[in-house]
Formats: sequence, C-alpha cells, structure tokens
Amino acid sequence: MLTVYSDDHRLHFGQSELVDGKLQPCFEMPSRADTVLARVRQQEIGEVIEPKDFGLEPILQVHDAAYVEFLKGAWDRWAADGHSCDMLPSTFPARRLRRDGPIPTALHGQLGHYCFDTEAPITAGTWQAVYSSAQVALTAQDHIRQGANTAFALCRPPGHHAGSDFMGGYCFFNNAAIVTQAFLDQGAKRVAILDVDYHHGNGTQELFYERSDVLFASIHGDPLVEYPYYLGHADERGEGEGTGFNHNYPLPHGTGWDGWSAALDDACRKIAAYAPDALVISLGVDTYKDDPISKFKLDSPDYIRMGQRIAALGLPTLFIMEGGYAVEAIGVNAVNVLQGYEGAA
Ligand SMILES: NCCCNCCCCCS
Ligand SMILES: [Zn+2]
Repeated sequence: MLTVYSDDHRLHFGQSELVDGKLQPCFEMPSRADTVLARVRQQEIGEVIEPKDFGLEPILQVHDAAYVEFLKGAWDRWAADGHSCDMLPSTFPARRLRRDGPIPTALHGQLGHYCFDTEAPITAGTWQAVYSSAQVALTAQDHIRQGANTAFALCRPPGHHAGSDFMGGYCFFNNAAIVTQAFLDQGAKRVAILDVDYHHGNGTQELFYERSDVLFASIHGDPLVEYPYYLGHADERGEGEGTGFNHNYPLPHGTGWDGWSAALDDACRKIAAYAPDALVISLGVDTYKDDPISKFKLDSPDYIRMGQRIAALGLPTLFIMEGGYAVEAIGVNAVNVLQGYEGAA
C-alpha cells in the first residue's frame, strides 16, 4: 500500500489548547505523524512518496473561498498587529447573533466567525501545513484514480471537523471531503465515507448532508457526552436529496470492540447496499483504550479486525489519517488497520 506523506506537517505545532479551563500543550502534535511514518517504514507496507501539488482548485470545490482566503492571510495580519503567539478566537456568533450577517472586518471578529471552538490554533506555518495535508490526500486519491485499489494519506493536521467555512477540533481543511469531491469530479457516481475516528465527523457530515452522491457513516462517542457535542445524533439522516444517506452511530463511553464492531457491521452493510465507486476512510485511532482525550476501549488487535472488515467490502479504499492522541500507540494502531486491510497482519 502506497503512503503519501509530507514533512510540511511539522510547520503546524500549536503551543496550547484550552482544556478544563487551562491552556495546555496541544494533543495534536507533530510526533503523531512521525510515529505513524516510522511504523509504516518498519512494517514495510509499501512505498512512501511526497505529495504532488494539485493547487487550490480541489480545495475550493469543498471550502468557501472567503474562508480559504482568511486562512491564507490570517497569520500575516496577526503578526502585523504585533502578535507572536498562536491565534485563538474568544468570541463566536452563538444563537440569535447574526451568523450570516456582515462578516466583521476586524481580525478577531473574522477568527470567531470562521471557528467553532478554541482548538484549532493558527500558527506561522499552519497555512503551509494544511495546504500540504490536502495535497497529501489528493496525491493518494490520484494513485487510486490511476488504478490502484488503495492508498494511505498520512495527513496532519486532520480534517474531519472542518466544514465548508469553519475550522475547529485541530482541523482546517477537510481532507476526506476534498478527496471525495475529487472522485466525483473525476466521474464517480457515488462515494461512501466511513469515519471511524472517536469523534463525530461534524464537518464531513455538514458538507454532504443534502446530497445523495455521498453516503456518510460515522461511529463515535455520543455527542450528548462527547465532543463535538452539537452534531452526531442518530436522528440526523440527511436532508432533502440527502435524506437516508447520513448514518450516525453514537456510542456510550466505555464502548469496546463488541459494541463498536456491531456498529461497524451495520455501517458496512449500508455501504455495500449503496454500492459506491470508492470508499474513503476517515482513519482516526483515538478509539484506543489509552487515548488521553477519548473514552472507548479498543485495543491494538482490534484495528487489524477493523481493516479486515473494511477490506471485505471489496471497494477501492482511500485511508485518510484523522485523530489519535496516544502517541506511543498511534503507529501500531493506524498501521494495524492498513495491514488488516491487506491481509498482511
Ligand atoms: N474536553 C474535550 C476536548 C475536545 N478537544 C477537541 C478534540 C478534537 C479531536 C479531533 S479528532
Ligand atoms: Zn478524534
């Protein structure tokens, strides 16, 4: 299996996130990608290549142009104002404020407009890092377009919490959505996205919620008790054209393989019935029992089974790296999925 990776991820290293009332070091750190890459190499799962540059066009098929423009210029404006620390918002357009009213011209007002939480710090290198992360995903997608059955996009920062015009949850560009749209723009009739990250892929859901050419299925911590809290319930089944093409599997804290795999089986049945031309996996491994910010109980051998179950669908499959914050185990767990998929484990 080909892996696509860029060292540019290192350019994004937020110094702090606001957790439990305190600014703490960011869980989404460069060593996450380094550990996965080391495991990919140690297990010799296949060639590792740098991304090609597909430009901004494929990103603009998914993300709002003004949002992309904001992201691109934010740091320089922040630095010009004399700041050197990470950019973090503190004011958001909550209910009954004008969310779709005039976008503020003030940098801080724009930052809150384009964010949904305080967990996507913009740093000096963030733009380059998120641009390259999207190119990593697009290069892996191109490998499948050219005929390969599968590929692994070792993306960092992750993307599944990012919507058309907002960042949050360590995410800025929605890599899984960008490659899904690329498949469709290249002639695919239907694409399925299976999000196995511990957290609901709110951004991905939002992007395709009213469409029937993308089936979205997400298995995640119940939003009643888990981030992102405000999306991810089972009754969210799509809207309009998209009704019936969105499947959420919210699960309780403490869920282990038995409960988790029952949801996986049902999601796979729905994906098989949908008969997509391609399958995109939002591969987060923060479902792991020792993940510092999550509360499921999957163990490393379970990720092999996860890969085997996904392979049984017999679809061209593109793996996109999302979350996973137990850095010591992220390499084994992510690569276990890939090796399980290839039957090599
Ligand atoms: N106390 C809840 C903190 C949640 N922090 C954001 C998690 C983003 C995960 C991305 S996969
Ligand atoms: Zn997550």
